[in-house]
Amino acid sequence: MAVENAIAVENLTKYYGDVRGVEDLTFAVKTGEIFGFLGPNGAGKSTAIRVLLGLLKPTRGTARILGSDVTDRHAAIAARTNVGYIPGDVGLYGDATGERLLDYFGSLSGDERREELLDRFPIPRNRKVKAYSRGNKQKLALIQAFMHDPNLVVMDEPTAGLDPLAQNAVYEFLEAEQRRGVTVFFSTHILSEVRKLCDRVCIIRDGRRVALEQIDTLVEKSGKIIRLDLAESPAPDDLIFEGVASASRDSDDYYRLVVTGNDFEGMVDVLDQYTIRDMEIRETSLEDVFIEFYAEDVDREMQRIEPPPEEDWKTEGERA
Ligand SMILES: Nc1ncnc2c1ncn2[C@@H]1O[C@H](COP(=O)(O)OP(=O)(O)OP(=O)(O)O)[C@@H](O)[C@H]1O
Repeated sequence: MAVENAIAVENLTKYYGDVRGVEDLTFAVKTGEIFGFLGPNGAGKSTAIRVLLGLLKPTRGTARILGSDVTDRHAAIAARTNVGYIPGDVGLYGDATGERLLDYFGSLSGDERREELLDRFPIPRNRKVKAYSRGNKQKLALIQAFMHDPNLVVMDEPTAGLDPLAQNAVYEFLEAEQRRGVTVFFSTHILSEVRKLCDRVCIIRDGRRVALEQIDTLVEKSGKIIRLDLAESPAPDDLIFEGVASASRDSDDYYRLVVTGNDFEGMVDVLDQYTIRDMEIRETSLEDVFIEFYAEDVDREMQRIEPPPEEDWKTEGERA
């Protein structure tokens, strides 16, 4: 019988020595979902994925795939026969041909769907993998991950390096797999594929979960963006009314309000004090939502590279 959650991660923490990979991460992927795993570079996505595959040992917390604890070697090995995996760095096994590699993986877990997948994602199967283009390596990885007909597939940036046509072929394929009941979990930086494919997403930053939502809810919650060109130059905060989540000024001097409520009377009252030269109202896009989640990280990153105050550069003697 299928488990309710194909993946269940609870308070998962993984440190590499002093370096935090993920911390206190909790989420579950329901059986049959297409689930996106997102976050800025270095957020901890690959770390979590590698723990799920039993390739890294958690420092604390638990992770289960298809009901099996990933730290229970025997159970996890048994579960792995029903799991497909595409690692983030598909670049191994350079000297073998694609065909040979598929023979090898087939001998480990089965390959009943191999020919069907080779038809769908054609690759130069008799050429050495080290001579493959990035896209062909990625297609080989896809074939390898799906050819034993797994129930769950875990993928670290599965469409990286694929051209738009091949990307679309992958999207259609994943949707068809979902209709067959396969659970799909993948990390990505490509928001259009998140919008197209995912039922839900987990967003992490600095190793911690910052959002776990249905895609539709995420967009609905985020409201509208109002861009304004005013003849006057009020401080952005002067434009805040009930329901404004943030007010800022764009590089082109337009004011940018993110509005989550529906208090348009309040908006009219505030804007009545100014001369509006131009105004644009639009629904927030998924891109806007993600930038909000990622942005704090960018701000902090910028602070980190700003030089410290001059005083800090001086030696003890110079300060005295
Ligand atoms: N083998 C390792 N040894 C030490 N630190 C590591 C190792 N692998 C990852 N890290 C650190 O763990 C943190 C999370 O990295 P991870 O690769 O999991 O992030 P990511 O979200 O997959 O990033 P990206 O989107 O850039 O692939 C980073 O600070 C990274 O430097």
